[in-house]
Amino acid sequence: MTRPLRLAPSILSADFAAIGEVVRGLDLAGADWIHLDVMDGHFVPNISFGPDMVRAVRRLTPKPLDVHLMIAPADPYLAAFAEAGADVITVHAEAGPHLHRSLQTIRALGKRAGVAINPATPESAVEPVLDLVDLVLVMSVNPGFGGQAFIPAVCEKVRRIGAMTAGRDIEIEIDGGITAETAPDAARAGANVLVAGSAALRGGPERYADNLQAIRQAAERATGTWA
Ligand SMILES: O=C(CO)[C@@H](O)[C@H](O)COP(=O)(O)O
Repeated sequence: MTRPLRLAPSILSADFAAIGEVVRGLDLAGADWIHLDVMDGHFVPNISFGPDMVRAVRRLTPKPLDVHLMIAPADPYLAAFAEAGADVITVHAEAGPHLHRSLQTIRALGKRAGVAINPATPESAVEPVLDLVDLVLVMSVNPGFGGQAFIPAVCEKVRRIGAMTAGRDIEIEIDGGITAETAPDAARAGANVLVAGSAALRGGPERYADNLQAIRQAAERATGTWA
């Protein structure tokens, strides 16, 4: 199944005092989705924001909101993120305690469900829940912070997930350290949703379109889809 290339810039490294300018700028610059990294200071060693930020961003763009929950447990908050306007809600396989139930709940809330795995987690962790997911998110850095270096070894895992999900309508997202230099390997491995934080926001709103275009073109050239 051919999956469209999607760029999902993360607002994690944005100036939150200027979130309107950032989100509208990313929208105009050609973002396919807006990626929101929710961190709890427990599952990951950093705290970012919660459903109120999702609600604020929802008012700023009609683009799909891709909400990545790095929180444990996630279940008590799924309804709040759905109500705030998330379109895709992704939970970590490592966050527990009941991954299957979390994914069922996201679908029951009428949202697209994603499962994420950390760099050290094997793809076998997602295999039992493939019937319940619309997206598998492969972390290419250890979660918690923007601006880290891409871990190339995860590309082999992306390839294996591509084989595991062949014929299914499941997007493969890669997140962490994505730049115009690393996007080619990620796309060649089979990731079709590229999350970029610092490389997308670098230089401010006047640079967003160039930043996104550089990542998109690098990925498209690598997969032979660039016209
Ligand atoms: O989930 C995370 C980090 O935990 C990511 O979404 C990063 O925030 C992406 O930022 P860059 O690595 O592209 O700077």
